[in-house]
Amino acid sequence: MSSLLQGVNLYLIGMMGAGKTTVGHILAKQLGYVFVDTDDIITQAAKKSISEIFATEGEAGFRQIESDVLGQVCAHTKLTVATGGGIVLRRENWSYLHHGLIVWLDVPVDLLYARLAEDTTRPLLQDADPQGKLRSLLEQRTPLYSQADLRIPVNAGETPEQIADQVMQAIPSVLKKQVGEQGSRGR
Ligand SMILES: Nc1ncnc2c1ncn2[C@@H]1O[C@H](COP(=O)(O)OP(=O)(O)O)[C@@H](O)[C@H]1O
Ligand SMILES: O=C(O)C1=C[C@@H](OP(=O)(O)O)[C@@H](O)[C@H](O)C1
Ligand SMILES: [Mg+2]
Repeated sequence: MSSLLQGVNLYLIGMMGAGKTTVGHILAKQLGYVFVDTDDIITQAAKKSISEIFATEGEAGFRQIESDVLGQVCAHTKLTVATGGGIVLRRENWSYLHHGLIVWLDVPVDLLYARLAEDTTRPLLQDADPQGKLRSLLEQRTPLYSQADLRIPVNAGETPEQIADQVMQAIPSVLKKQVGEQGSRGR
């Protein structure tokens, strides 16, 4: 399976709690790729948690570091990259993401909320109405997430392994589509 993507990076996008980090680890193993998480690279480089970066530099400061990290990451090959949920917000990030195959884990708000209700590590959810916040973020971001090469709808009860299997099974269809598009552009 390691030749499936021929070294092209796999980028996982989607909302907080979608399972990008969890499913990304499994996909990396299956693809024979190295796993990286942009949030982890950011916290290691800054020596601060995501919440501390938001508190000291604001969301704009965090987004700048996130773009810098993504720019560095995309220079490498054979990576499975779990991104932060807001990576889709900056136009420049798309030029980096499009170096690879982009997979959107599309998870309904009630499921995201069930997973993150007790979580204190996502500063954007430290809100009086976290469920409403998730809903409005998803609404704003859906047109952006929709630009992924592949959308994987996730339902309650599906395990990370099952979701990873769905991604692996769907990859050949999108690779075929890209080859077809190149063919039609050449005509
Ligand atoms: N398929 C799944 N079923 C149940 N819980 C999950 C699943 N995928 C992820 N989780 C849990 O949801 C939370 C958020 O997952 P995470 O991988 O950190 O998401 P993301 O990186 O997209 O924010 C974690 O507690 C994780 O264990
Ligand atoms: O959706 C967002 O804007 C964010 C998602 C988080 O990552 P996860 O998607 O891995 O939770 C993290 O980057 C930060 O808290 C902002
Ligand atoms: Mg994550």
